[in-house]
Amino acid sequence: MSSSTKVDLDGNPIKAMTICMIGAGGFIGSHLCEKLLSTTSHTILAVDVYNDKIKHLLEPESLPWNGRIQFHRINIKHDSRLEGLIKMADLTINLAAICTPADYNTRPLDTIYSNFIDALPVVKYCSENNKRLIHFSTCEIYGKTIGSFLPKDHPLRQDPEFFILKEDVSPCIFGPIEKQRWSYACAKQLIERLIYAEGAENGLEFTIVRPFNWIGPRMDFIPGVDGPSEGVPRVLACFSNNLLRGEPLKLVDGGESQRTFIYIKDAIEAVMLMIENPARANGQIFNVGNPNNEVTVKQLAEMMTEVYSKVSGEPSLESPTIDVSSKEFYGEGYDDSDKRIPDMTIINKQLGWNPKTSLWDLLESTLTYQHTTYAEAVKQAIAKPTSS
Ligand SMILES: NC(=O)c1ccc[n+]([C@@H]2O[C@H](COP(=O)([O-])OP(=O)(O)OC[C@H]3O[C@@H](n4cnc5c(N)ncnc54)[C@H](O)[C@@H]3O)[C@@H](O)[C@H]2O)c1
Ligand SMILES: O=c1ccn([C@@H]2O[C@H](COP(=O)(O)OP(=O)(O)O[C@H]3OC[C@](O)(CO)[C@H]3O)[C@@H](O)[C@H]2O)c(=O)[nH]1
Repeated sequence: MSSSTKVDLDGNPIKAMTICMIGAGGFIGSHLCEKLLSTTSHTILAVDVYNDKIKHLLEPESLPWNGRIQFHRINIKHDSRLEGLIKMADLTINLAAICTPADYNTRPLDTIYSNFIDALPVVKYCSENNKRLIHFSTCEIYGKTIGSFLPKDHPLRQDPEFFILKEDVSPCIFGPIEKQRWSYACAKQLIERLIYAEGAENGLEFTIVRPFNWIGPRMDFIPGVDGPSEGVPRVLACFSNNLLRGEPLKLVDGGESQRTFIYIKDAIEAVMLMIENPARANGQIFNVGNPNNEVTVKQLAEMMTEVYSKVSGEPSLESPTIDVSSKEFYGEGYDDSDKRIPDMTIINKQLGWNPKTSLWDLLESTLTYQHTTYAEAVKQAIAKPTSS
C-alpha cells in the first residue's frame, strides 16, 4: 500500500467508487459534490432537474476533476434512465425532496409524492440490484417532543429524557391530519420504515441520515432574486432576505420554537465518513446535528441581525424583528416542532464524528457569503419599478 492511499476508520484502503447522487443540484448536494471532487477520487453521476448550484463544478472542462462528474437532467418522477444509473453506481445517495415547510401545508400532495412515492423506485432499484443506499430523511421525523405536552412550568420539561431525540428510542409525534404540516414528516417516516424493512427482509444495505437544520451558503433562494418573489424559503434564507432588504425579520408565533443549527461543512464531514465506512454505516440511522448550537428562533434573528451588521457594515434597524402569526405567514394547517436536540451517541460510537463550528462562526461565514452574493442584486431589485 503506498503511503498516500486513503484508509477508512478501520485502516482498510478506500477504493474509488461511482456514486449516483439524486438531488445533487440542491443545497446539500452541491456541498457534497464539492467535497467529493476536491478530496477523493470517487466519480459522481449527478441527477437533478436543476444544476445552477453545481455549475461551478461542471464547467469549464479544465477543472482538475474533469471526467469525475456527469450531470444528468432527470426528473425521477418519470424517467426510465434512473435504473441504469443506479446499476452503474456502487452507491446511491438520495437527496431529492420537497423540503421547505411553506410547501407542506399548501402543497401536501406534492410533498407526499415527492418524499414517499418518488423515492420508492430508488429504494426498489437499489434493493433489486444489491446496491448500497444512503437516504436523506429528516429530524422532523421526531415531530414534537414528549415534554411539549407537559404544562409550561412542569419540572420534567427540564429532564433530557423528555426532549433529547434518540434514533432508537424516541417516538415520532405528529399533530392531527388537518395539520398538514406533518405531511412531510409522515411521508419521510414511511419511506424510512420501508427502507428499514427492505434491509430486514431483503438484505438492502442502507444508511438513513436525519439532518438537524444544516445551514450555510447556497441554501434555498432569495425571493425576487434567484427564486419567486412570493416564495417562502427556510428560515436562514427568509431572515437573510429581510436583512438584505433592510426589513424587520418576521418571527412566526413569536419565534419561541427552538432549533439546533449545524454548519453545512461540519455535516458534510459526517456524510463523507458514512460513504467511506460502509461496514460502520450500513443498517444505521444517524442524527446529524450540533446539540451545542441551540437557540430559539427569536435568538437566531437577534444573532443574525448582529452578525449581518458586522459583515455588511450597515447599522441594524431600531426594531429588528416583527411578530407574525403562523396562519398569516404559512397559511391554514401549519404546526411546528417545539425543540430539536439530537442525541449524538450512535454517530459518535460508529463514526467518531462530532460537529465543530459555533453558531456565531457559521453565521459569520454564511452571512458574508449572502452579502457578497446578493447585496447588489437586491438593491437593483428594490430599485426596479414593479409592474402593476
Ligand atoms: N437542509 C437541511 O437542513 C435538511 C434537514 C432535514 C432534511 N433534509 C433532507 O435532505 C435532503 C436535501 O435537502 P436540501 O436542503 O439540499 O434541499 P434542496 O431543496 O436544496 O435539494 C433537493 C434537490 O432535489 C431536487 N429534486 C427534487 N425533486 C426531484 C425530482 N423529482 N427529480 C430530480 N431532482 C429532484 C431539487 O431540484 C433539489 O435540487 C432532502 O431530502 C431533505 O428532506 C435537509
Ligand atoms: O421568516 C421566518 C421563517 C421561519 N420561521 C420559523 O423558524 C423555524 C425554522 O424554520 P425552517 O428552517 O424554515 O424550517 P423547520 O426547521 O421548521 O423545518 C425544516 O427542518 C428540517 C427540514 O426537514 C428540512 O430543512 C425542514 O422541514 C420555524 O419555527 C419557523 O416557524 C420564522 O419565525 N420566520
